Amino acid sequence: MKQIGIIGVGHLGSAILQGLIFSQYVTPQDVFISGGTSGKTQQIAKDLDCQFCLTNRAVVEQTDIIILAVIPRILPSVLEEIKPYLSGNQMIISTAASFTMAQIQEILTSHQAIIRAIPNIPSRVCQGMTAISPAKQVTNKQLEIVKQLFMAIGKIAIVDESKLDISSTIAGCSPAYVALFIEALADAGVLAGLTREEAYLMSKQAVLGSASVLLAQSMLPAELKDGVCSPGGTTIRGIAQLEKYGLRNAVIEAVKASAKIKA
Ligand SMILES: NC(=O)C1=CN([C@@H]2O[C@H](COP(=O)(O)OP(=O)(O)OC[C@H]3O[C@@H](n4cnc5c(N)ncnc54)[C@H](O)[C@@H]3O)[C@@H](O)[C@H]2O)C=CC1
Ligand SMILES: O=C(O)[C@@H]1CCC=N1
Repeated sequence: MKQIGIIGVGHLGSAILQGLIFSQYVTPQDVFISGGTSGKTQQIAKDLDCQFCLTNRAVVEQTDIIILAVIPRILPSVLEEIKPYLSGNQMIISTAASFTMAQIQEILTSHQAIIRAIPNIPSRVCQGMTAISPAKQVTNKQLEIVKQLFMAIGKIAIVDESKLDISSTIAGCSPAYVALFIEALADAGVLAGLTREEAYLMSKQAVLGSASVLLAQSMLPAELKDGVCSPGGTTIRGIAQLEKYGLRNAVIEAVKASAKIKA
């Protein structure tokens, strides 16, 4: 069993931590976490029975796989800080969006085993989606270990780094887009008289069920949409309004903005 370190236990770091423990991929005592000046990290370690480290150095000195889950602005200083304590066979996994492999390598210079992996928040309940892009120097054995780790908390896709920004938008940012949709759906239900509780149960379960049936039956979204739209029925009237108000284009523009696509 490998020792896993997580540096930065905020929204994403804590989701990865909980997912790894929930999936039983690791025993809590094999996970070492640090959180800068955040007072919450010690409490998280206590709640989940994993190892709290006062410093990032202490995480590096006790682990084989180090997951960096700090925001991109902080990442350079964290990389500089841990660099002197890294040994050659430790794996560094950066979850930072928009912080390139070249930028990481420029700081870590000779360190070889670097992987960029962009997971998402549903990793917390082992329903994550992680896009993974390894440095060229990463061995097949190391990549396999990283794949197994993220497969424990959801699905994975190995992509070229050139596709990582768009992958991190489609899977990493989209839970926020989906949450907005669920909230809007529930608002409409409340407007029509449902209680907030009823409206959230219905909208959350409908979104979960829709994605589940698409995945389980390899169904195209259009097939599901067509199947729901009874001839002359209620759904097609709603679809016409979604098209009128530009849902599809709004989503495309949102993705372009998140992924900084200029097209
Ligand atoms: N939030 C998300 O859904 C996703 C986030 N990411 C990436 O994950 C990274 C973290 O994002 P969030 O979790 O949203 O941010 P966050 O702000 O919730 O968490 C960052 C954590 O790092 C801690 N921290 C700050 N300075 C530190 C230091 N010097 N040493 C150790 N820990 C320190 C903070 O106390 C905080 O708990 C980012 O690079 C982001 O691009 C990637 C995919 C999805
Ligand atoms: O908002 C962000 O920058 C991060 C990266 C992907 C999801 N959240």
